[in-house]
Amino acid sequence: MIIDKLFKEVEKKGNVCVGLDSHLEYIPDHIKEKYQDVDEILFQFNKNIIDRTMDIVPVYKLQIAFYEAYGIKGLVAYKRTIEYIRNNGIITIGDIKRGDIASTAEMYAKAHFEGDFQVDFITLNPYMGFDSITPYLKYIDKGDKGIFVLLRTSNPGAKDIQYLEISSSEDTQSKKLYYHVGDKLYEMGSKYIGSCGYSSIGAVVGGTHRDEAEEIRGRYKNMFFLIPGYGHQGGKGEDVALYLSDGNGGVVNSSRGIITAYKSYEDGEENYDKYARDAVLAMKEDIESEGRV
Ligand SMILES: O=C(O)c1cc(=O)[nH]c(=O)n1[C@@H]1O[C@H](COP(=O)(O)O)[C@@H](O)[C@H]1O
Repeated sequence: MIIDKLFKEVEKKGNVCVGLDSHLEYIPDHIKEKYQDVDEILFQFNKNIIDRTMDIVPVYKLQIAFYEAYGIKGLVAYKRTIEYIRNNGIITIGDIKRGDIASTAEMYAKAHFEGDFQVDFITLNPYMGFDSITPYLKYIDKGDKGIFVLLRTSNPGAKDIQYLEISSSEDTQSKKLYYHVGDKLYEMGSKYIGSCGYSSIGAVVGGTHRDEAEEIRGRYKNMFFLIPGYGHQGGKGEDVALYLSDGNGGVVNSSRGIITAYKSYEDGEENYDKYARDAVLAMKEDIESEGRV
């Protein structure tokens, strides 16, 4: 199962998920001068970072908006980057955050689990209802695909909806909306638990809010977490480590914190890939220094 592969990669390489959110503004001038086409610029920027970090990175996440924003050529860069990562035997997350009625979701599943944009995991937004998730299950069933579903996100607006206290006919007491979502996903995920003890249905929990971290980790023992919010959004090693279990059970994403790390150095532009590697190593150390919680 794909979750077993992710678990083993984390065991070998640590928890850092590099976010290739490659905005043209983040790309050094020498690359933009060397290549004419935006697909080549984005791909070469990504490739150099991947080549420099793949021995210490278990998974890369591409937020598709950063590629869609550049039209067809942007999507060519998306496709080439995910193919390059997968051809190197490394896991990819397509951060697409989809959520729609079942017939449309079937096409999203086909678009991102097959063909040009095929990745190993995708992110989904469950707030349209659980029938928007079921069309992906047939791919998870086959074993080589997984999903990360938004549970409690990293942005300040997470509180607007996800934290609302709700009561449903199934509950005796009220609970936060994100726990209602989490409980349903946990139940759905129990069919897809790998030999590592985690399910291929994982959840996204923002590393920026730590108050509920222990409760979330304890409540969903078999759930693997994608934890964004480290670095630029303020999340620290001590926050995100609370979502891990014995050093595994989650990957921590940083995008700008890694791919724009070079901007703090005078010789950064020429050595942006080296500074990306240094940022991964520093992040790994920051998380691991919290001990195996
Ligand atoms: O699903 C996500 O990856 C995600 C969920 C969330 O709650 N917060 C969040 O920031 N993200 C994504 O994680 C990345 C964070 O980027 P940086 O803030 O630059 O590290 C972006 O690609 C976001 O779209």
